Amino acid sequence: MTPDIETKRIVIKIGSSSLTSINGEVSRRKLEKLVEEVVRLKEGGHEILLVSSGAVAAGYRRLGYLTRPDSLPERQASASIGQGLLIETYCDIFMSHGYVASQILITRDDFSDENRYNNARNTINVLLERGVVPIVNENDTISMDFLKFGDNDTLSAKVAGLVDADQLIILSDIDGLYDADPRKDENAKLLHKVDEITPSIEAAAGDPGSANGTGGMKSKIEAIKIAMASGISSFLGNATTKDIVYDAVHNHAEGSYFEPKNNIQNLNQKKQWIAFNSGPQGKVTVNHTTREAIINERISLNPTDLRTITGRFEKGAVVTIIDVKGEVIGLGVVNYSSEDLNNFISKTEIEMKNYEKVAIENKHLVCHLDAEVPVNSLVTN
Ligand SMILES: Nc1ncnc2c1ncn2[C@@H]1O[C@H](COP(=O)(O)OP(=O)(O)O)[C@@H](O)[C@H]1O
Ligand SMILES: N[C@@H](CCC(=O)OP(=O)(O)O)C(=O)O
Repeated sequence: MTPDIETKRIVIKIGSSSLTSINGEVSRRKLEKLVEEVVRLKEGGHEILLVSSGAVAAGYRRLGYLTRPDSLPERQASASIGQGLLIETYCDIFMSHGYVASQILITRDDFSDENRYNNARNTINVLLERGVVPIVNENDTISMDFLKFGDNDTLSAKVAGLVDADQLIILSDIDGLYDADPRKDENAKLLHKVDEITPSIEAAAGDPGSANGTGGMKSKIEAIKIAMASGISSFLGNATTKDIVYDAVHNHAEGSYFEPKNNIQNLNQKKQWIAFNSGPQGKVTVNHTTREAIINERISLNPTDLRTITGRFEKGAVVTIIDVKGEVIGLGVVNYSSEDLNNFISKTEIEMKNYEKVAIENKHLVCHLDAEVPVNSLVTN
């Protein structure tokens, strides 16, 4: 079936409080509402991928806790119970509508390894093309605290980039983004359309609203920054509003729309991986003149452009390119290891010139600016 509008592939992220009851159980009623909305879009020809939170919130009660536990092992044990319950309920409801759903559990490591990243995309593409609804969550039970995405908002934006989605819809327990935290400021106003995440928007975004939420508005804004920099439109709205998903796709929902700027080109898959997932392994510093040339003339870095090298990395690693003031210019894949580059910058000027001549003749420059993401949108691990 041909999609009824241009927005074909959609990633929908839904938070814990919108799927579970306050006392820690899967709410079948809430899942039914979401699935009915997804089915309506599927019948219109859209491909839908869900990023669903709720594993911890759905599991802690059965472990014997009255509230969401604080320690990592207790939360991981809760997720181990809750994830199964969630997927069982999703699959059952989707099946009653004639659709197959599948489970995908991802760790941050899977995204920082380029082969695993590409492998995840190929698998998800097969599922989407064959009409399945993949349901993604972080693999909470085995993710180490310091290596976690931590919140599914960021995960959903990265997944939207991974599958080249047309739209990211984030459903929460609030009508959208307000210009101040609505719990603290009763005059806070809903922002219907946002073209740029300014510092004042970042300052307005506060912490979670319920005991079951994790990232709050802060992590939603971080996620939307990634989506915008990847050229993906986003929408933020209330999961309980009638027809919210259908209306969000058709541009007339009550909530906040975030449109990437026209001058932001869709980053290709390789650049998205470099910008948002690679986790740079070191830094190279360049002087002010080189900074200007990198940004304005898109020059590649010559060995003599380098001032300092930080970190240990091998040839082929992703590094952050910064200027002498420490400001990030972008990211690039290096043609030399940190050891080679450190050896090089310790040479005399004449030795350097000779070395550089050979490097240029062999087209073996230090690196290009591979992730041409506007500096204020650049999110590194
Ligand atoms: N500027 C803001 N606009 C809207 N909501 C905000 C803002 N700042 C903080 N919040 C809070 O963020 C909460 C949503 O985040 P969270 O509790 O993590 O939900 P979820 O479980 O859906 O991810 C809202 O309930 C609201 O109280
Ligand atoms: N992966 C965790 C969810 C983490 C998370 O981001 O939660 P939420 O803020 O409710 O979207 C879980 O399934 O419990």
